[in-house]
Amino acid sequence: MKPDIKDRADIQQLVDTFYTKVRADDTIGYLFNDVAKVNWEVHLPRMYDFWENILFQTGGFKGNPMAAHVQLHQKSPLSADHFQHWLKLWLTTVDELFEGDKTELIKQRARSIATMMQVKVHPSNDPRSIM
Ligand code: HEM
Repeated sequence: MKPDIKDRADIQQLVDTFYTKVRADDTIGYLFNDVAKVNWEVHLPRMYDFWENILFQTGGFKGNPMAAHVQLHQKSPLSADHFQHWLKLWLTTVDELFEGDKTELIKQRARSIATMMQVKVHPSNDPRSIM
């Protein structure tokens, strides 16, 4: 039996594992590496804050994810396939490492945020639920 996500250290492990895959990914890697040219020393701690706040209400995250992805989409279009692929990578990474109530919650939140983000980026194409 795998552990549930219990603290920031677990979130760090999850986020680091996820973005290691993202950076090497044929479908979405270029959006991070070549389009946004992400500074990982800044982005990874921001993502720890984001997910820690979602699971444990720590209040650490200051950002505007919807605006960030609309901006990215203006530089290079984000398709439904990109979102689906992001989500598939996230869900499989979570399942590889953890199981339990917080684990289910982090997957559910990712599904709903990815769906909302896709609607925000493509307002005419409301997918309701992408996975
Ligand atoms: C097609 C799918 C996606 C792509 C290609 C993508 C890519 C990116 C990129 C390039 C950034 C900017 C990094 C930087 O500041 O240098 C970013 C930021 C971020 N992403 Fe995504 N992302 C995707 C989906 C998602 C989803 C589904 C979530 C949440 C469930 C998410 C959460 C975030 C957050 C919280 C930030 C930080 C925003 C801020 O600092 O205000 N992303 N993303």
